[in-house]
Amino acid sequence: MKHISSMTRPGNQPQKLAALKQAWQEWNNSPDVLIRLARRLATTLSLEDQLGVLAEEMADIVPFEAMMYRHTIARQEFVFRTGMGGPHRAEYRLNLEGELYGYLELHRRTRFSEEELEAIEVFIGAAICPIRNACRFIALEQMALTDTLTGVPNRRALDEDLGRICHLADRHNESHSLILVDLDHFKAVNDTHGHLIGDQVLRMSADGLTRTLRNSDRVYRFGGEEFAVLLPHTDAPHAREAAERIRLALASLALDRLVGAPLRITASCGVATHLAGEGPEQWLARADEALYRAKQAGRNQTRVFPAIG
Ligand SMILES: Nc1nc2c(ncn2[C@@H]2O[C@H](COP(=O)(O)OP(=O)(O)OP(=O)(O)O)[C@@H](O)[C@H]2O)c(=O)[nH]1
Repeated sequence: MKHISSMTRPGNQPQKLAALKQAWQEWNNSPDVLIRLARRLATTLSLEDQLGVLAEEMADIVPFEAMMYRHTIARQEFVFRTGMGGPHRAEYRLNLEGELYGYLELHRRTRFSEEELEAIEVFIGAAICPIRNACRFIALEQMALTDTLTGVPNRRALDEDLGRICHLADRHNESHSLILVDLDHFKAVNDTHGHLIGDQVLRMSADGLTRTLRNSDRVYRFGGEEFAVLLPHTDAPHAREAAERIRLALASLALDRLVGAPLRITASCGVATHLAGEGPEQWLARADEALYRAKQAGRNQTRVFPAIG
């Protein structure tokens, strides 16, 4: 713990305590718009909530028809929009200490006056630090859910999504499918060509998987040389087709250039479609069982866990 005795200064403690209490009350009840804005922004790290607060407080002083914010955070597009646009626009690049924290636009039917433009800049100046913190928080969250080697979502992201999808599947009585994809004899790739080439193969496999699937499908690195694919609104026959496409895509990856010699990989796939009332662990276990059967049957093939029996 930090030693703070050097920070204690002599003085009238009761008066200081009373002043602090009063400052706290003033801070909490201040009619000053900037103090209120700072106080409200400090209560949340959600970028969406912060932009909502900024829009609300700003609209009170500089009315506008629409506010739009966009920023790419950890390779993902974040867009916030409130209201419908007008022909006049005030656009700002949100910069702090040389870093970009997004673009903010205000739209209105009538022109903004100079005073209004100055006021908008004051609001942005007051909000920029909390917005930076919220952007960093999103980036950190994103990092915690991303596999560093391949850049696809990791096992933690899969666990979160499986929980959500199980809930949705039961609520709306919909079909959702899961494929586990395991590269065959991957140890041999490492043993023959080295771990770094193995890493490259894993990266190219993740890219190949992602390119093969629809935008609504999601690829995860499940661990080691195993990937998982979540297919929303997909029944077992369509999931089997997707698994077969995945197998063909992986088998046709142009890996020769990595080693300057012929190099091909194959994969085994296990498919399971969510059953009513089933939790993430049971669903995963069934996909794993189907994968095990594909491996046992000789690899380079797909097995679907039967829905009945
Ligand atoms: N290069 C690299 N290799 C990894 C990584 N994670 C796991 N592996 C390797 O993946 C291999 C998995 O080996 P096994 O579990 O025996 O499986 P396999 O050789 O693919 O055989 P089957 O799955 O039975 O077809 C091991 O050699 C691990 O070292 C990684 O991040 N990078």
